[in-house]
Amino acid sequence: MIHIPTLMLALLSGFAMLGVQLWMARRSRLRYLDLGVWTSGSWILLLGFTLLAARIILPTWISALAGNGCIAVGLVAYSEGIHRHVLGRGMPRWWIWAGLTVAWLLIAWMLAWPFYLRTIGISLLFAALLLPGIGVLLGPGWRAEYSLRSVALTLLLAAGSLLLRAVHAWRHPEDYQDLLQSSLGQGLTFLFSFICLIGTGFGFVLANFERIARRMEDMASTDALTGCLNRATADALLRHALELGRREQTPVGFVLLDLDHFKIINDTHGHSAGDTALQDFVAEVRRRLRASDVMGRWGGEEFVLVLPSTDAAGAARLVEQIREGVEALQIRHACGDAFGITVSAGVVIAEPHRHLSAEQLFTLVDQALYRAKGAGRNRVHVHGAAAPWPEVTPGPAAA
Ligand SMILES: Nc1nc2c(ncn2[C@@H]2O[C@H](COP(=O)(O)OP(=O)(O)OP(=O)(O)O)[C@@H](O)[C@H]2O)c(=O)[nH]1
Repeated sequence: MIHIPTLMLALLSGFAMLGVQLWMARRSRLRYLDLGVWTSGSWILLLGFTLLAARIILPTWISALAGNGCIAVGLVAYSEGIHRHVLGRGMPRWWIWAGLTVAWLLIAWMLAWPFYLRTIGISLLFAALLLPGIGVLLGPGWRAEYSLRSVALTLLLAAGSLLLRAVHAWRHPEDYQDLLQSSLGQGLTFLFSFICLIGTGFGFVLANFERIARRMEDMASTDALTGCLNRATADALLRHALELGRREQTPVGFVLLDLDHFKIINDTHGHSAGDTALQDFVAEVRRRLRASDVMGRWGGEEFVLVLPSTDAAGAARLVEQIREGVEALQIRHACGDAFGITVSAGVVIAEPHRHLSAEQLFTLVDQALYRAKGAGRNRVHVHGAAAPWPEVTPGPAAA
């Protein structure tokens, strides 16, 4: 036999602990975490359970109406928190208000029912209120943070045990004469469904921390303006590609791209137009690369490409296409007219038998770029080629 008042006390402490942890997490440096709605939901659930337990001193109808009403709000808040976290936007407002109004009306209507029927109705209602959150977690949420999968599973368990409670109440009405009646079936289904809800809270906090960890990883390896890998990461990947090329006896292409007269672009159109030009340039280059190619920002308006399994002809063809694509770009900026840009490129191929180190490649690619710039810019120079390849007629000067 389970003593229900003791059980309620345990649940109240569980929700209180969850609420305090969420509140502390939000007060620390993690203020920007997406935990606000979830935290409010936990406090409202705590209030709901307290009101249900308060039937010892309150008239039963007030305790049932206010307690179940609060629990309904708390469950909707959980679904809202999941929507905001996974989809970046909440549920439609009218959806929330319509759902809550229907829920409150049903709760009020059910007050007149015998307790076992009310248990069935309210359990089904609470399970239904969990569905929007479960739907999102099993859909787009499944591909987001791993910890969200545990939230999906515990929410499913919560909904499942609420359904079990409804079935049990239907089959054993004698166990459901009052909420505080001590009976094994009622105690277990109540305990399990609401312990699952507490579990989802901890899973949701973990999912938020997982998101922060991913963001920090991204910030440590990428350039914030263009989304390219930063220099340190591109450098490490170049060294890795060289090792792999040596092992598999395949050539690795290394390219240094430098936007022409970028200072003039900044001076003429403004720094923020220059930023837009860098972003458009990166998008243009990226759409021509293979999934195995690497693009990194070397610094300022200089970018590198690491092209595994690429010989001189292949690299030259790709970089020439990039040069043409960049020349055709029209950079549109909010505060001014569209303008064009051009790029010069140095290319060097690390043939496996030449055993070139990364440092030697840097020197050679720098020299190749220097020759492309010296020959008039807006052109590609492949190291080792007799003449800049292919000879191109420079387009109009950028700026
Ligand atoms: N808008 C913007 N400008 C940048 C950024 N990083 C570097 N720059 C600018 O890029 C310019 C690079 O100028 P230079 O090194 O003289 O080269 P350049 O004008 O492109 O001349 P060449 O390379 O010889 O064709 C400088 O004015 C930098 O301020 C950035 O993130 N945003």
